[in-house]
Amino acid sequence: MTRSEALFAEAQKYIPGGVNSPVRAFKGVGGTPVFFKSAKGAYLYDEDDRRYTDYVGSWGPMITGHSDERVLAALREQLDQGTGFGAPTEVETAMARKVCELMPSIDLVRMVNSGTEATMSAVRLARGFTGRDKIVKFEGCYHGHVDSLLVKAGSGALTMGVPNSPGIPASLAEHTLTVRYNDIDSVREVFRIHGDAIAAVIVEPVAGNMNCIPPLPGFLEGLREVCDGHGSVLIFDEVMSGFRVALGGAQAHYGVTPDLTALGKIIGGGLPVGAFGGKRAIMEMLSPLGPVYQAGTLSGNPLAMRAGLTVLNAISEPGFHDRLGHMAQRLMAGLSAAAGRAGIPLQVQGVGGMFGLFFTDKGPIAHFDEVMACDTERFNRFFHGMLDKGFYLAPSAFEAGFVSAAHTEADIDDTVLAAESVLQTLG
Ligand SMILES: Cc1ncc(COP(=O)(O)O)c(C=O)c1O
Ligand SMILES: NCC(=O)CCC(=O)O
Repeated sequence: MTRSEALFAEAQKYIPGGVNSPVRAFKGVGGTPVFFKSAKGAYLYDEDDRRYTDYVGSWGPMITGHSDERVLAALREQLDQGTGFGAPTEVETAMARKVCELMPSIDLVRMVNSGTEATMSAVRLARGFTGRDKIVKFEGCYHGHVDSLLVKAGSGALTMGVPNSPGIPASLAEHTLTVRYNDIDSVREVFRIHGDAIAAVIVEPVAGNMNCIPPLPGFLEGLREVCDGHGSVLIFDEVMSGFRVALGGAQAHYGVTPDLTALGKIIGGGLPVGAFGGKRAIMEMLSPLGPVYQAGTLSGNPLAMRAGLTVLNAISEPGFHDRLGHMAQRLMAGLSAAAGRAGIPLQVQGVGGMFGLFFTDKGPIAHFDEVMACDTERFNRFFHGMLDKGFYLAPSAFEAGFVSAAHTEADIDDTVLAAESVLQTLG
């Protein structure tokens, strides 16, 4: 028995499924989750002292690599000053200013503790601002475990086979209208019927919770136009894409401006943080300025702000995202060529530091139904083959992968080499 197996057995005695978040449980791919004890740069080290090259990055935050010395130094400094006061601190303003600078669509920003809180609060605010109840989301997009948004959801909800979770009143779910990603006609149709009742459209501008699907040309622009035409709030959920596909997020990369943006992951530098922000007129509806209530005991926690701000400063260095994109491109091109040599149909696609692997002979994947038609059984065998060789991918065919600034060309080339030998066994 490995230490991970022993630890997992013990964990299951006290924690539902042995994990504090379902995507960690290896339910989709089978087998025992790996328990980690440390990480540095591009590498994870498990409880059995095995090293893995990591393409999960704690599900996105670790864009500068694990245990970044700059982040650790900032945390140590803050530790000596106190771990939180439940009162304003200067670093919160520094963080807010930085976010507003990086994303010009954000006039005002409020910090929260997770991506879930960010999208939940953004939806509430949009409803309060418009006085409308209905929201539009896309099948296969995941916005955290918010009641209104766990309808046809992606990520773990999809992996576990529960995209519509029990526990959500039908009277609430009926206000969530679900349409097809990258299909602007389906959006226009739902607006034709319900337009005057729709508070907001929430979208992952690059979908990363049904594998990785970039927006088709015109899709995000179309959402902007439809929302403008009906007085609805356009919410970009950039919890994953923010600061990753470009410094200014997908909104900068594609040049489409949302009304509200939800942020998470990278903004916390590995600590639990989320944020939402946007147009002044909407954000001024928020308590204590306005009537829409939202709060948090630990929101803006100084440890989390220090870590997050350190990472935002690090990724603001010139050339950071060019290098990140170059590494992701090298990986994607390498995997694609390796699959070709091994005779395994594989579609590899991505944006910036974010990528997806689809076991299919179809061309670029743009829609949820095309994702569902891919060979997940082959993905699972690929996943385990890579894990055995010391490469850690997300344990589900429905998750995007991430590279970090700590990955070197040698790391990427080793990954491609390993992948080729695994792919050769998948015929
Ligand atoms: C696009 C997106 N939105 C929201 C969330 C929820 O964030 P959290 O897990 O921090 O609640 C996630 C990931 O979990 C995500 O990928
Ligand atoms: N892409 C999916 C996530 O990032 C979710 C992580 C989690 O729920 O633990």
